Amino acid sequence: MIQIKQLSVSYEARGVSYPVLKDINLEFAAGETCAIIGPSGCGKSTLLKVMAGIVTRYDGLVEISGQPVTPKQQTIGFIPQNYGLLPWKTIYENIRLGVKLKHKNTKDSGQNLSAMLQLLGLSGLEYRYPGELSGGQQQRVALARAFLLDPDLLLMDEPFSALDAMTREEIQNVFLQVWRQHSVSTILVTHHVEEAVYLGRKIVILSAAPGTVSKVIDNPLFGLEDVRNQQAFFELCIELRKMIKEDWSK
Ligand SMILES: Nc1ncnc2c1ncn2[C@@H]1O[C@H](COP(=O)(O)OP(=O)(O)OP(=O)(O)O)[C@@H](O)[C@H]1O
Repeated sequence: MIQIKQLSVSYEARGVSYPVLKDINLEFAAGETCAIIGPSGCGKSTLLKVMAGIVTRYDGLVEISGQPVTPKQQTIGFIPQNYGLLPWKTIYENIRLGVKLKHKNTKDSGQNLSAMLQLLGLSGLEYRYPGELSGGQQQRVALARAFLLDPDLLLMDEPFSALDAMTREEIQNVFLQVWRQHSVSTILVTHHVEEAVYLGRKIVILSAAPGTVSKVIDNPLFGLEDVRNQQAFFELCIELRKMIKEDWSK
């Protein structure tokens, strides 16, 4: 269970403090996926950084399984917008990096790594460098690294935004396939309504800055077979767009 209670965050620039997130209350069950959608600058990335333990100055409470966020004690996977791959390391080294840093580098992790490479369609690319891969392949590497960690919580910041529409859909499917096998609690930030409806068991709409929770939607369509081609999917996307438009114009 991930719990956020009365979370408020302010940043300081040139001696002036300004609020970015205000009184956020959210709860996610373990093994659930949640998509967060909100206007630019409303604090979505900041929210992920608080949960990742990167932003530590805040008011309120953020807990994973009843424990305050402590990256040293919990395993938190974080995929930033640019995938966070090290250009001077091979794909193999990049994927292994997470478990290595976390000292989870057991004998098993070698086998798991091979299985993960296969699952994500990366076999044969192990000794290339990130600059020698397509955007979609780099995204797969970032997913492989995160899932290999077997994290308590996976955070993804607009993970698929740099991909063209067809590649994005394909990688979203890959994500769901791996997620089903590992059941990792996942929170992703997105600007795409369709992506939120496809990947979010829960969908959270944030207001304009300072970000507050406008709506939390339990998505009845999450995980349904071939849902992207169903009328109900289009209808929910339209409804969500309407809600977002109303919220963001307030
Ligand atoms: N380290 C920082 N110091 C000061 N201000 C910051 C810092 N990081 C972000 N901000 C500001 O905080 C606000 C929220 O930023 P954040 O990146 O969390 O928003 P976002 O909703 O993820 O935006 P986008 O959708 O455009 O990526 C913005 O006004 C941004 O300029």
